[in-house]
Amino acid sequence: MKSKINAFMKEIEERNGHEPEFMQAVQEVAETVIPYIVSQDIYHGKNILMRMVEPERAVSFRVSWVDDDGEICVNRGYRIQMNSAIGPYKGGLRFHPTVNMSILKFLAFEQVFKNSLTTLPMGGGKGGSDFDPKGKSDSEIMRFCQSFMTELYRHIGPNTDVPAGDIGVGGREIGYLYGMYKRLKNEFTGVLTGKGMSWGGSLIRPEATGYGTVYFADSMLKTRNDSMKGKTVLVSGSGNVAQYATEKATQLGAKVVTLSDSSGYIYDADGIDAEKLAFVMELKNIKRGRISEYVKKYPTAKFTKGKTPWHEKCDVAMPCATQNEVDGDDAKALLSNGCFVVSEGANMPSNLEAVHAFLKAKILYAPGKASNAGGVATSGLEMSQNSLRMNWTREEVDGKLKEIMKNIHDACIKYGKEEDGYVDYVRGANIAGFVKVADAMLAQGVV
Ligand SMILES: NC(=O)C1=CN([C@@H]2O[C@H](COP(=O)(O)OP(=O)(O)OC[C@H]3O[C@@H](n4cnc5c(N)ncnc54)[C@H](OP(=O)(O)O)[C@@H]3O)[C@@H](O)[C@H]2O)C=CC1
Ligand SMILES: O=C(O)CCC(=O)C(=O)O
Repeated sequence: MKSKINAFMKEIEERNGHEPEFMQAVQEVAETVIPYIVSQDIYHGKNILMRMVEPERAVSFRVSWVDDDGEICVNRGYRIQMNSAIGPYKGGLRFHPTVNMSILKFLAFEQVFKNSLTTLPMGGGKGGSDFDPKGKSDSEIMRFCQSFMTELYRHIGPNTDVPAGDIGVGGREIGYLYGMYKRLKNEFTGVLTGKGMSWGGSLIRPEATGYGTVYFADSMLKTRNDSMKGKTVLVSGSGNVAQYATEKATQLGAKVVTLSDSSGYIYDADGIDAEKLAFVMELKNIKRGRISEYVKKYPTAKFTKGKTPWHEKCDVAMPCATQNEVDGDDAKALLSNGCFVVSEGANMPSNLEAVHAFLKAKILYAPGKASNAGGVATSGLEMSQNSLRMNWTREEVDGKLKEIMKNIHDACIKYGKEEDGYVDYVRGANIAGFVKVADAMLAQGVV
């Protein structure tokens, strides 16, 4: 089996060897899906995984815009339309200086499996720009978004490709993008998700990724007759996903002791309760400040510069910042400090060494494509509400989100349970996500 996986990866490397994050995401899938393909006659001779690894379309475009000093700036925009076998392309836009083809292709590839797991009819895509929103004025953000959309609009549509937010793209950016799309197309449609409530958004979408990650952790704990109650939790990041993961974990009786950003992490031994989280939300979402400011407001907490939180003691870790933020040493530290649940809010936050360490230790480990799928699932619910021209209540959307997360958990168990009862959620998520897309591709012929 190893030789089959190596041969496949060698071929992938010839075309994509210069894209390390993409290679990593494919390797993780290949390790679990190739043995499954070998065991299932219907996939033989169809080169199905090779077809899934190649984007259906990838566009890259110039984004010129004028800053507040009148200087003309140039960024690069992208949209990767990875797979549309089960629905229109769907996935976020990331604005961050590190954005490149490798990062967006890994995100788009993971999105295909994730969207399939949600049970909703959504294909996979991802896009963004190397634009850095940090330190930019509102007007600069608006002008950038408008310029970005003057090219993106020709590649998207409510039945073609429906982008949303990701790192650096929240409600404000979706508003500016939507306004320009509407102007260019003269259409009020559900072409983006994460919209504001008065113009087609869905209740619970802002909360959904973080909430879903906690619901998934709770489902994993239930398999061991346990729950989030009383657990000490490390959360990384302090953006959208981290904030709502903290909120839900706290509501379920856990104590979240860390948050971070790219400059370091804060540790609060008393826990980040609702009042402290409200301070963080104001700091991050309105003042757009740094997490280090937390310790000025709450001096019993400590700030550690330039480090991630993974060497602190915990029961549960929820990486909610970015890719490869947990490496092999971090995994070792987590395990030796007693961590036995990892539920990923970010996409591919654990590198392959860390993933292998978690699986070897047989802890409850959920890969992001399963545990953070609540965000895109609720985007799918936003699309349904837009098509129906109605809004569901908070309780209705949250109820559907819980149900979807439970279904994803069940699917992981179906394909990931081992003989000794241990659930390999990586294998479960990859195979469950693969089957639906692969079967649709087989039915649709070689296209
Ligand atoms: N928003 C959503 O619905 C979904 C998001 N995700 C994933 O969740 C993760 C977080 O996204 P989201 O919360 O939306 O993004 P935000 O932009 O709201 O927040 C990102 C957070 O991560 C930190 N961060 C970003 N890059 C780095 C880095 N290189 N090193 C350390 N910290 C970093 C940011 O710190 P700083 O401000 O200093 O950069 C910030 O605290 C991403 O992996 C995203 O792909 C997954 C599913 C859905
Ligand atoms: O809601 C969406 O469409 C985007 C979510 C996303 O980008 C993700 O799941 O990583």
